Amino acid sequence: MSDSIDPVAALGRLRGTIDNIDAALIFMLAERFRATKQVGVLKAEHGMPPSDPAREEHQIARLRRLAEEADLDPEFAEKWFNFVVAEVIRHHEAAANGEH
Ligand SMILES: O=C(O)C(=O)C[C@]1(C(=O)O)C=C[C@@H](O)C=C1
Repeated sequence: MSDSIDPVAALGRLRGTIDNIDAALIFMLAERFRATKQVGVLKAEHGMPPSDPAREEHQIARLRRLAEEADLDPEFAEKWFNFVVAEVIRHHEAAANGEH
């Protein structure tokens, strides 16, 4: 019966799950940036442009498909991707300017 649920305990359990997911996201983002920083150095060393719009278009289409499958708003998935890639491109530009 729902009356027998301790709402404070239920909230605590859900927050534990949220904290674990947030921690995993931070570790995954750190790994992604570790990889993209290497991409930035490679691009800078070989005179390649920081951004690759065709690659981004492909990534966005893929992420939108995955988001739909996962019942996540594809608009949100695209916004998240663009937010992360803007930071990646900032890092790439810094690497190209010898700031790494
Ligand atoms: O794949 C690349 O060329 C990258 O620089 C990585 C990345 C990304 O973060 O996924 C970032 C910028 C590019 O415009 C495309 C993709």
